[in-house]
Amino acid sequence: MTTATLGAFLNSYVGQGDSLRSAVAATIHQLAEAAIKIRHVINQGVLGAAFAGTRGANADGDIQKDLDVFADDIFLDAMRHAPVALYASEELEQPVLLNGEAPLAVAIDPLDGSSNIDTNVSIGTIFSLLPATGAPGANPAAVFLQAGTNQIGAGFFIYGPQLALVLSLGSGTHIFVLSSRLGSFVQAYESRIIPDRTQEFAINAANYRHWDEAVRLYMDDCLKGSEGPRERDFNMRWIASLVADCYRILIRGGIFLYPGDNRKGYHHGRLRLVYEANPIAYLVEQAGGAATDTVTRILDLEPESLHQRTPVVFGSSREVHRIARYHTEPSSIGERAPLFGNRGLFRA
Ligand SMILES: O=P(O)(O)OC[C@H]1O[C@](O)(COP(=O)(O)O)[C@@H](O)[C@@H]1O
Ligand SMILES: [Mg+2]
Ligand SMILES: [Mg+2]
Repeated sequence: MTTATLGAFLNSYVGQGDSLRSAVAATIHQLAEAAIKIRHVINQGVLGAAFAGTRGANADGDIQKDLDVFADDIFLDAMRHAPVALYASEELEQPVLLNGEAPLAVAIDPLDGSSNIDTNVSIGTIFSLLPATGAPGANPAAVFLQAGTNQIGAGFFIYGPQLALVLSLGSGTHIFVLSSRLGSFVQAYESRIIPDRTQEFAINAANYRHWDEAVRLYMDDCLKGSEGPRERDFNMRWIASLVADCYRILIRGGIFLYPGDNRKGYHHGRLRLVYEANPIAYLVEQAGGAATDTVTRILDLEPESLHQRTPVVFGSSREVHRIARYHTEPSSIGERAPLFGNRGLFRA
């Protein structure tokens, strides 16, 4: 473990006065200050004023909790003090125009995993940094319709037993933890490497009957364990908090799936491309993992609207690619050893 602070890390990233990098570093500093404020409110739990009341519905129809809106206000305010042209949030229908001359556009899920707020489970904030290209004033939402490969950086804060920042600025994925002694973030891991193989999956299995055949076949094969075609036992984890599931995968590998399914409104899954899937995919790829919409690389998707959803599969690369094969080579799914009936087939 190293003892470099986030400040030192960002200084070395900026190097000799590159102005875009300076803007990125200043923005990360502001995001980190805002996350510390939110951490204090979360620590108060039900004793705090901003906690867990419900309001109306957000742009995507979800019930908003007071803490969602509080977090959004805090991050928006922080971005007013950063070199940011546009702020787009899960909680706002349209992006907010800030400093039109600034080089960055920030897309954010201010409070991820909010169904867990009352249950004292880890929640987080996910952010994506994009170049503020085009004419931000004319059609602000259009600025965010860039493929995830354009991201300059991405990260998330996780409000868990520790307040941690998972960050990539295009050269590895680094984890910082807030030191209560120093009052600042300290680097806990220089760069994470997600192992390419895994025997641990995360999926909301209650949706089994709504999934398409390929996802069901994949899960069936995992669940058969050492007696099935995979010839090994699997373990399951599902925290229902994307940041927490991703953090675990960055620490010890694994696979996460939120596929599309047949429920009304879930044909493209639940997660939002611009401010959830893209930043998570960026972090995962920078850690040596892979991320797809079950078939296509997430970072290559061209967003069509700010709040659009996408199916998401990410984690250990061999497993991510295996799931793609269940979708793209269905004919081979039928050709299985008699021992396993008429399904499943891909050995490790
Ligand atoms: O409740 P479900 O359908 O299992 O979905 C859980 C997923 O939804 C999310 O909570 C969506 O994020 P929000 O809380 O920001 O809407 C993810 O964190 C999590 O992975
Ligand atoms: Mg979310
Ligand atoms: Mg959210």
